[in-house]
Amino acid sequence: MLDLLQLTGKQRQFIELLQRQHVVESLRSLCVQAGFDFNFINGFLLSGALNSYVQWQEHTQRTWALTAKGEDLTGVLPGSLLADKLLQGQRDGGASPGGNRALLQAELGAAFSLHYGALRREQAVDLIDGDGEGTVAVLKSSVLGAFQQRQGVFEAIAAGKSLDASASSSLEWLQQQGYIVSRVETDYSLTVLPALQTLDLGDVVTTLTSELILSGQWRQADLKPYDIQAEVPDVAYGRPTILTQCIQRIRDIFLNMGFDEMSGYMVESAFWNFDALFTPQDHPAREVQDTFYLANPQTLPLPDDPVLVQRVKQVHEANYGGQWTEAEASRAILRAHTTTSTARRLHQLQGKDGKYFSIDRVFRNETVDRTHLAEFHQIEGVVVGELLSVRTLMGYLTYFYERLGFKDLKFKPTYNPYTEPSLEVFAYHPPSDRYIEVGNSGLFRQEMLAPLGCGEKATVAWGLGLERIAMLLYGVEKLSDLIGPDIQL
Ligand SMILES: N[C@@H](Cc1ccccc1)C(=O)O
Repeated sequence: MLDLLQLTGKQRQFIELLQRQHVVESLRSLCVQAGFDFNFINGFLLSGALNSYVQWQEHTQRTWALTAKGEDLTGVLPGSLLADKLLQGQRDGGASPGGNRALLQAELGAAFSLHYGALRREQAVDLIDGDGEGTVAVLKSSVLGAFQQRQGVFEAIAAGKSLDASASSSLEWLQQQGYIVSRVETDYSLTVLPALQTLDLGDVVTTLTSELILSGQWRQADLKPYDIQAEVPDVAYGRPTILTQCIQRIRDIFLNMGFDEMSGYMVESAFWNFDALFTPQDHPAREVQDTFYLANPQTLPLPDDPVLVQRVKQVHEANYGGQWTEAEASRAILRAHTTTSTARRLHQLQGKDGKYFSIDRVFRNETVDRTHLAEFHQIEGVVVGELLSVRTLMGYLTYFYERLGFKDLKFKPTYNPYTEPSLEVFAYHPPSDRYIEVGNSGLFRQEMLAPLGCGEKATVAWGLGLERIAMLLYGVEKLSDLIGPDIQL
C-alpha cells in the first residue's frame, strides 16, 4: 500500500516523474538522467509500495569493464599492432605473407618484441633469418585477424559501447587474459498504470514553521508523521579522558573490595594536613618551597573539638618539645595530600571499624617537568579494624595493583612522621623492565591515632599516585598528555 504521508521527498519526486510517462524502458537510465540513486529507487520499487500503480519487468544484462591490468595497456593489446602491419602488408600484395623484420622493428620501436611475443605465443608468426635479412613469417593469418577483432572489442569496452554476438570469442579471450571482467546488472522496464497518472499526491507538510502555527494553517495541513525508524547521522559524542577512565576503574576496584568513598577539601588548614598527622610545626615539608599557603583566606578555624586540639598540642609538645601554636595550625593551604580526608574520617569514626578510599586532587609546590606537575591526584585508602598488620597492608596493595595488571610489587622501608612502619611501594613495569615507585603507605602511629580518638585500633593506610598508574597503563609519556588543555581524546 502506498502511504502518501510516509513518502520521502525523493520518493515523491520519483512518483511525480513517473506520472509524466507511460513506459520506461530502463529504470537505470531514467535514474541517471533524473539524478536519482538507482539503489534507493530500486528498493522503493521492490518494497511493493507502487504495486497497484506500476507494472515492472526485470532484465538482467551482462556488462564488461576493464580490469586494472586492462587499464594498464592504455588501449593497445599486445600483438594487435604487429598483426595490423602484417595484414596490411598482405593486402598490399606482398609476395609471401610476412614482413621485413628490420622494417617492422623500425616502425614499432621498442614495442616490437611485445607484439611479436604475443603473436608468437599463439604460433601465428615465426622469425626466419635468411642471410641476415630477417623476415617475420605469417603462419596463421586467421590468428592475426582474431587479434584485430580482440583489439576492436577491447576498445569498445573501454569506451563503454555495447557489443553484439560476434564479440563473444574475443570477450572470452580478453577475460582469460585478465584484461576484462564481466558484471551482471539488473534493470527494470516499467509500465505506468492509469491509477498513478490520476493519483493526487497532495501537499504534505514536513516542517512545522512558526508561520503555520501562528496562522492556524497547521490545522488543515497534512503533517508528515515522525519516522522513528529513520537513520540519523552519527554524532561524535564526547568521551571521558584517560584520567577520568582511570579514576572510574580504580573506584570500581575499591568499591568491589567493600570500601566506601570519602572526600575532603582542597582548601584545608595546616592542622588537618600536618598537625593532626603528627608532623612537627618546623618540619621542612611545611615550608613554602613545598606547600602552597593561601593569601585569602589566610587562616581557617581549627576543629571545634577542643579536646582534639588540646591532645594534638600535648602530643606535639611532649615529643618534639618547644611550643605548638594554634596560629601555625590555622594557616590555610591547598592540601598537600589526601591523608587530610583520612584524618578527618578517623576523627569521625572514633574507633569504629571501616574501609575508606578517595581519589582526589592534591597540590605541591614542585618544579614542573614532563613527569611532575604542581597538582596531581592521590588514591588514598585507610582500613580500621582488629589485628591489622604490615601483612594486611601489603595484601591490600598487592590485590589492588593486581586488578590493574601490575603483578609484581616491592616494598621498601621509608619514613613518614605519622606512620610506623612506613613502606614505599614499587610496581614492576614490564615494558621498561624496571620497578617504578607508585606510592607510600604504613600503619598509623599511636601519636596520631590517640588524639583523633582511635587509639585502640590498628589502622593501615596508603597514598598512591594516580597519574603514574595512568601513564603506565595507557603508555602516556608526558603528564601534559594526561592533564591540561592539550590532551587528545
Ligand atoms: N600521605 C602520604 C601517603 C601515605 C598515606 C597514608 C599512609 C602513609 C602514607 C603521601 O602523600 O605520600
